[in-house]
Amino acid sequence: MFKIGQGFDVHQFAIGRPLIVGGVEIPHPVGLVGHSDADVLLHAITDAVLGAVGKGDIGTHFPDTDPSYKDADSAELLKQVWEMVNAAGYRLGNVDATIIAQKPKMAPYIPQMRERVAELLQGELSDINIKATTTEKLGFTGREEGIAAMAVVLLVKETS
Ligand SMILES: Nc1ccn([C@@H]2O[C@H](COP(=O)(O)O)[C@@H](O)[C@H]2O)c(=O)n1
Ligand SMILES: C[C@@]1(CO)OP(=O)(O)OP(=O)(O)OC[C@H]1O
Repeated sequence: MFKIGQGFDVHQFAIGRPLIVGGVEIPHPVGLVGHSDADVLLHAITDAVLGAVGKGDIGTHFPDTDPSYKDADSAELLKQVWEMVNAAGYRLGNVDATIIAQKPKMAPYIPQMRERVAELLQGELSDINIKATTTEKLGFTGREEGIAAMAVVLLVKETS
């Protein structure tokens, strides 16, 4: 049995924040703002996993009103979601994700992001695809006000 889910997330840039995308810290003059570490890519992937199994979204599971998630490591949040989904009998089919950012250049960091996502979702590296695109200087991403990310996740459950 196959289940598919999609996720989308946006975070705003601010001075004095680290830039963490796909579990990788990227040197940049500004970082993303959030209640958590604001890892926009891991949030989109988490939402896609939750969407596939019909379990709401990241905010349902980890509310931004809960002080225990202040500055949370988004990799830990995804790990918790994956443990729940894996315990229900699903394994990873594949992930395809896109980071939408004018700057910085994501390409040098994508191999590390893929490694991290593969580890978190107990999947094969070849089943994790992460892409990046600018918006040709258009819109909020083009003005470098923030970063968006989208993800599609396919899950597989063996049925007897
Ligand atoms: N933040 C980004 C955006 C893009 N890339 C890479 O550059 C290629 C060209 O991007 P366009 O938006 O001009 O089509 C894109 O295919 C990515 O490989 C990037 O690394 N980081
Ligand atoms: C991750 C959580 C929880 O710390 O906070 P944020 O970092 O603000 O991220 P968002 O994508 O707005 O949604 C989920 C939140 O509840």
